[in-house]
Amino acid sequence: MSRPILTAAAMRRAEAAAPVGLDLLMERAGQSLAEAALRFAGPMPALVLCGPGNNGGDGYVAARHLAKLGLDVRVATLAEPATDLARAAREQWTGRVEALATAEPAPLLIDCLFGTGLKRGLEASLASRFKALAASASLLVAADLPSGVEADSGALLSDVPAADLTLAFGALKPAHRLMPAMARMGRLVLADIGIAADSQWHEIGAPVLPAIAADAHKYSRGLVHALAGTMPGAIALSAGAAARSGAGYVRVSTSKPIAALPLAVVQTGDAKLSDPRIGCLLVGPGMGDLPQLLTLALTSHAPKVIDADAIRHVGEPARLKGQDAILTPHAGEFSALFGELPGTKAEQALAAAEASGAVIVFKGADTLVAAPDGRLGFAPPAPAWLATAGTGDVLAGIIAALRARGMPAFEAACAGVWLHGRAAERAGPTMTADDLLAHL
Ligand SMILES: NC(=O)C1=CN([C@@H]2O[C@H](COP(=O)(O)OP(=O)(O)OC[C@H]3O[C@@H](n4cnc5c(N)ncnc54)[C@H](OP(=O)(O)O)[C@@H]3O)[C@@H](O)[C@H]2O)[C@@H](O)CC1
Ligand SMILES: Nc1ncnc2c1ncn2[C@@H]1O[C@H](COP(=O)(O)OP(=O)(O)O)[C@@H](O)[C@H]1O
Ligand SMILES: [K+]
Repeated sequence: MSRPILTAAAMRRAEAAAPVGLDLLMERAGQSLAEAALRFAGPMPALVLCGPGNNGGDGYVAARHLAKLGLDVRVATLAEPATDLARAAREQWTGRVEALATAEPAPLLIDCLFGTGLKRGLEASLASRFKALAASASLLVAADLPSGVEADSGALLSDVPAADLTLAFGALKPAHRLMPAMARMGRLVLADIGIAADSQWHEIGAPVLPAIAADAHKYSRGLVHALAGTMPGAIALSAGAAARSGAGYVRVSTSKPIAALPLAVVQTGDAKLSDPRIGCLLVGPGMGDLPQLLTLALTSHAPKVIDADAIRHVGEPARLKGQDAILTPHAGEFSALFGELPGTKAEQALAAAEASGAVIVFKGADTLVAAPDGRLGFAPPAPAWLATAGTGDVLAGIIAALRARGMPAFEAACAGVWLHGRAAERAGPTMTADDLLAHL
């Protein structure tokens, strides 16, 4: 299941096109917030912080429902409602409204200060008051987004206390899956408020992999051909990962024998790139300063994964036009090839895909997969212990195998990223890149 991801503007369009009124959407958002907070925190005294916009409106609705559910709930605000919807919600809250500057803390703090409408950081006094109330609470629940997070970029516009639970309304926003905001969400839950969220952007879900045909043979399952360079360890990780990710045959061209390669991986002194059985070429892991390997790879018509040092040697993104390529840059390799692109990480990934005609796997703690046709996949959170040398080589090998098995480039890249993250979860915090292979 891939969940759609909508920018703030796309969310407003989806809300406007909903078959029910905005007041009903707010009612559903507020009610689901109350129910989720109660289920998450249990019946503890709550303080709901309401901002001036519709995020604040959700807060007044949630407070009404929490009171109805029997909770001891108070409301504090920094300003009177500024929208008709929020005003109507405020009018239906029959309890007192305290000033946020002087409100006493409560064990359950519900943050309805700002959501997708935040344009600038919270004023310093508000940010520090919010932080103090959060520090005094046992649990912090955020409505739609933690306040201070910019919905489209994932930037923190001011200091944002980390929530324990974030309830996203209607659809995920880019910030739910982009750093640094992603790390402030706590547990992320999506509330269905009845809008049809349709988008070319989505969260990468569990993949459906091609089944192994009953009459399969090693070539029909997919041949990955990797080009070894100066660092044999990296190509051993990639080739091992490809062999464990369902390729029927993994072959490495190398000028000298590589002792670290699994026995199942065939070593050859000869490149043989015209072999029509090659399902995917892999170039880059352990390549070192051998740009001729990339030049050689680009003469082949086979689909290819271009990783690591090979990315730096591409030179011009347009050189890849017409190639059936997947690129897997981390941030340094990305800017080396594409320069400093404007916009959010999502916009940068899409611009890079368009400039190169390749599928771009823009790696990091918030990995994105962008296709030249505008599709964009956001990886679900993966363990930070993936930040260890060699895990990128493993990812390149997984993707090459899936591509060789016949998955289209974008789907293979998304599936590879998802499997890589789950393998790391299974491998646990002490893992090395080598250990990851056993968990694929
Ligand atoms: N639309 C719908 O149907 C539904 C929407 N829903 C909910 O609405 C949320 C979006 O609501 P929204 O668009 O009203 O924006 P919101 O995040 O409340 O903030 C905007 C307000 O804050 C102000 N402001 C901004 N930054 C500020 C700052 N630093 N410091 C101080 N003020 C600041 C800004 O003022 P201005 O910038 O105009 O001066 C404006 O008054 C969304 O996240 C979801 O929770 C759900 O109920 C489902 C139905
Ligand atoms: N903090 C993190 N959280 C989750 N995943 C991470 C984190 N840091 C790195 N990763 C993942 O680990 C891999 C590292 O790849 P890369 O930077 O190419 O390393 P190497 O070149 O050493 O193999 C990428 O898949 C990246 O998305
Ligand atoms: K909020």
